[in-house]
Amino acid sequence: MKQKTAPTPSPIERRGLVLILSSPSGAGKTTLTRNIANAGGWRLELSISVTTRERRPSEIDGRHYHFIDREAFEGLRARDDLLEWAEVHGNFYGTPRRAVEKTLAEGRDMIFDIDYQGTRQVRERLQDDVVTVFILPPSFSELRHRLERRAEDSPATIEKRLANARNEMQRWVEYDYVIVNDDLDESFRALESILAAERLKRVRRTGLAGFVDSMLAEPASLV
Ligand SMILES: Nc1nc2c(ncn2[C@@H]2O[C@H](COP(=O)(O)OP(=O)(O)O)[C@@H](O)[C@H]2O)c(=O)[nH]1
Ligand SMILES: Nc1ncnc2c1ncn2[C@@H]1O[C@H](COP(=O)(O)OP(=O)(O)O)[C@@H](O)[C@H]1O
Repeated sequence: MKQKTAPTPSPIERRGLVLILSSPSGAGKTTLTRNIANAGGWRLELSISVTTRERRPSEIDGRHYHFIDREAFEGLRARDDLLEWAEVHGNFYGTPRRAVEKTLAEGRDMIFDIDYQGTRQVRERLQDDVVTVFILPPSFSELRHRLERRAEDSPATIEKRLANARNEMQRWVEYDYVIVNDDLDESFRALESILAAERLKRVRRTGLAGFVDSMLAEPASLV
């Protein structure tokens, strides 16, 4: 009878990870998050948050955020349907739990664009499966220029975001990596390097032990 050979364990097999990007408003985290999620080769699933903030002219409900009212938000919170949530600039934001659990269970990686308060909650829950990146602007005046050029918020909203930026900016010390987003292409390459290296980390490589064992089990005569 022909012997069935066990499939060789794959060295590629590993646990899924969550890549989190945070920054003060206008530093470029949304741009970087969307660019790497849309660059198909990286196979990163973008988490779509719920928020009570008003939709900006360029935003699409269900693509950029799920725009909901305060009552619906409270309902999600009460049912424990949010992996994390926070109040930022006077609005509420949260990450729907189920989509994250499903994606990670399927062994796929995710990317979150969330603030430092949410980052703390996710880190507490997912521990080693979280990689955090803080995006800084090259200067405070450039931050203002970017918010003005984006032209999506009222002058009062921009001032509020700039005032909050002073507090948010100081959270860089809580993150694994920091990118100063001056040249966008360079920042994108830095983000790619982080993801590539994190995917190779030994602690995530669930397939390696079996792979090495099967290699060592090869008959010496074949070596
Ligand atoms: N904790 C948490 N923060 C979020 C979530 N979604 C967005 N944020 C953060 O809320 C802040 C405001 O986001 P947004 O209104 O899109 O404005 P922007 O930062 O100017 O692009 C940013 O710091 C986002 O990272 C979320 O689901 N949870
Ligand atoms: N490196 C960069 N150089 C110049 N403009 C940038 C750069 N990165 C992002 N931007 C622009 O700055 C504005 C704010 O970026 P955005 O990604 O919306 O920031 P955030 O999500 O952090 O608020 C957008 O108009 C975006 O196109």
